[in-house]
Amino acid sequence: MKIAFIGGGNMAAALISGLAGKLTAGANIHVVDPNPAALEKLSAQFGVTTSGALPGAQQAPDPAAYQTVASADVIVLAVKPQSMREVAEQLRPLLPAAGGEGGGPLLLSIAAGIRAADLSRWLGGGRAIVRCMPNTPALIGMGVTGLAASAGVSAEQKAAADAIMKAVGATVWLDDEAKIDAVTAVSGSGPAYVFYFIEAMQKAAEELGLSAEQGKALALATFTGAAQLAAQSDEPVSLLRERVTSKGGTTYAALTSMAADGVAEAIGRAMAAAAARGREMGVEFGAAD
Ligand SMILES: NC(=O)C1=CN([C@@H]2O[C@H](COP(=O)(O)OP(=O)(O)OC[C@H]3O[C@@H](n4cnc5c(N)ncnc54)[C@H](OP(=O)(O)O)[C@@H]3O)[C@@H](O)[C@H]2O)C=CC1
Ligand SMILES: O=C(O)[C@@H]1CCC=N1
Repeated sequence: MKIAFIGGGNMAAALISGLAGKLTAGANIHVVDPNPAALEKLSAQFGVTTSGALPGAQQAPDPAAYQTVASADVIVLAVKPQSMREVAEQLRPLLPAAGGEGGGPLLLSIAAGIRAADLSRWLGGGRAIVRCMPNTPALIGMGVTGLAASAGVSAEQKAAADAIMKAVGATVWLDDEAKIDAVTAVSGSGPAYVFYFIEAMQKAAEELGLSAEQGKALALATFTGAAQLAAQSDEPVSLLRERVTSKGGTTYAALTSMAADGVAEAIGRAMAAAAARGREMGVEFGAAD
């Protein structure tokens, strides 16, 4: 499988780390990105081929990019949402004719917000597009990706999208593209919430007299252990929480304090804000002319 990545930033690097040498040889992966240092790193680490710009970009196009991108089975669009239109319009003349279901390359967009219909229009129409929302634990093969296929994606192409994302973790298919905004709020942005919570626990551990190292070791092992316990248990998470909470004890004191501060409601509001921002970006960066 020949895969071209347009954009070689954080999320692309996380995906490539799971794919190269596993699902396909590094040499079958091509990365287009304007940053030479990022390309050198990806090439040295994973043996991918690289180029600096698509034809039509402000930089001089690399002829190698034309060939490689034009012949890719799968093109992963991994640029920021605000760059997607420009990139799609640069890509458009490189792509073979769309030609009905399963025709032309499969386009995997990992951008938050950008709607498949907008992307398809920028790419000339009739494209096989799967919207994906991965997350950065893909870097260690522990990602989770929500996927939604638009009309025109063949069963084979769906299987290819699933295989690519399964190379870096679990996959969850959605029947409706609009649900990608919810996935973004839960698992796409989710690692940042977990890191935020860990950082807060580390800080509090130090305030309680532990060293930074001790706080980090305790907080990380607690997160890993609790998440694994919940994943391996058949019981609801609420029951696992209750088992930690001895009557009148320390956990009860902590959870009562969190409830008084409205932590659960604050998490709900934060995730609603993430989903709303996804919808807003779809309009902001995808509005029709
Ligand atoms: N980070 C995450 O956890 C997740 C991100 N995503 C999505 O992934 C996408 C990328 O995010 P992320 O990796 O964090 O962002 P990055 O900024 O790290 O990566 C984007 C890369 O694309 C490059 N780029 C810009 N213009 C072009 C172009 N014309 N051709 C080729 N490459 C170009 C950028 O270069 P330069 O910096 O010079 O502009 C940059 O290196 C976004 O759409 C985001 O919504 C999805 C799930 C999770
Ligand atoms: O913050 C963002 O917009 C991207 C999408 C999900 C994670 N990072």
